[in-house]
Amino acid sequence: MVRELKISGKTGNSRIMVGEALKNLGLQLPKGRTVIITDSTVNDLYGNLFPACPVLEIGEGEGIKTLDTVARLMGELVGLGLDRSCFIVGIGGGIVCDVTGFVASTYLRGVDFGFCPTTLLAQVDASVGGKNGVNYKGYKNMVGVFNQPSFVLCDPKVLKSLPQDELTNGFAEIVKHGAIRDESHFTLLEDSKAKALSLDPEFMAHLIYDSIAIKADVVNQDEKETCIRKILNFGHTFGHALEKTAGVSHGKAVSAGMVMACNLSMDRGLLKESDSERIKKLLKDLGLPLRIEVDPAKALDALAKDKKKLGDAIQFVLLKRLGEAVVETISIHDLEKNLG
Ligand SMILES: O=C(O)C(=O)C[C@@H](O)[C@H](O)[C@H](O)COP(=O)(O)O
Repeated sequence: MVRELKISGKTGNSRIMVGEALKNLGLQLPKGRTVIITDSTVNDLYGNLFPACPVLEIGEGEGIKTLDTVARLMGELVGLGLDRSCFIVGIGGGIVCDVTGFVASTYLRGVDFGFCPTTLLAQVDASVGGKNGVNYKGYKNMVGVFNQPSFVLCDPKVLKSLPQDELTNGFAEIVKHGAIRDESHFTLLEDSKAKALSLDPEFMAHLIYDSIAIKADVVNQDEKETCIRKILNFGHTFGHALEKTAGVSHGKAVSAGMVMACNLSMDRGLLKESDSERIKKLLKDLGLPLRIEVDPAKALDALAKDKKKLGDAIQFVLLKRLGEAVVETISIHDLEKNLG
C-alpha cells in the first residue's frame, strides 16, 4: 500500500510517497529529459530499475559532499546540453539527496527535481523538508538552499540491502522525531525494536510513514527554520561537531549529540532522569553510541560554526520531557563545558 504525505512551502510542494516501488519511478517523471544522480553502490544494486536516461555517479562518503562535486556535476549537465525543462532525480542516501537538490536548485537558476532515498536516514530525514546543500572545508551543510523536491519516493524494500551500520544511522533520526515531538512514536519503536532491527516490512512502512509525518508537520509550519523547525536539530549541534572532529557517521554523531543534549536538559532542570534513561537505553539497544571521544578544542571550533549561532551563543535544542523539545539560547562558553 502506498501512503502519501505533503509538504507545502513557499519554495514548492512535495509529494512524499511511502511504500511506492523504485521500479515505478518512471511513472512520476514529467515529459522531457530526465537525469539521474546516484552513487556507484546504488547504481550497481538498483540501476536495472532506473528509467532509461543518463545516469551521473558521485563518490561516496561525507568527504565528497563538496562544491567540487557540485562543479563537476554542473559540467556534466552542461555537457549533456540540458535546458530548463529537464528534471533531475537523486537516487541514494543523504549525501546523494543533499548534493542533487543543491545542483538542481542552482543549475540554470533552478530546475525541478525529485528524490528516491535508498537509506533509512535519507527516507525519514534527509530527503524530506527541502534542505539541500554541501559542506565547506568539512563544516556541515555550510552552503545550501531551501527548496522542496517535487516528489520523494520511499521504497522500504530497498532497505534490505543496507549494511547494519547504515541502518542503525537511520534509527537515530527516528528516535529524534519521537523524542522532540511524539512520545507515542518513541514508544512504538521502543516496544518493537526486534521488528525494526529485522526490517519487518509492514512495521517499517508504518514506522517510516509516522516518522516522516512528524517531520513534515514541523516543516509545514516553518519551512525556513525561523522558529519551530529548529527542534529538528536536536542532537545536531554537538552531533555535527562530533561528526567533523571524530569522523564518525551522521547517525552515530547525532546519537551521542542527543545524549549530550539530554544531559544538558537535565542539568538545566528540564528533563526528568527517567525520560533521559529511556532515550539512552533505546539508542543503545539499537546499536548506537552514547558517547564519542573528541578533542574538545577541535569540537569547539566546529560548534562555533553552528548555523543556529547568534553572536556568542547558540540557539540550542533541549528536551522538556520525552516528546517535547524547547529551544534555549546558551552561550558557547557554557556549551564548551560539555565537550570534555
Ligand atoms: O530538516 C531539518 O531541519 C533538520 O535539522 C534535520 C536534520 O536531521 C538534518 O541532518 C539536517 O540536514 C541538518 O541541517 P543543518 O541545517 O543543521 O545543517
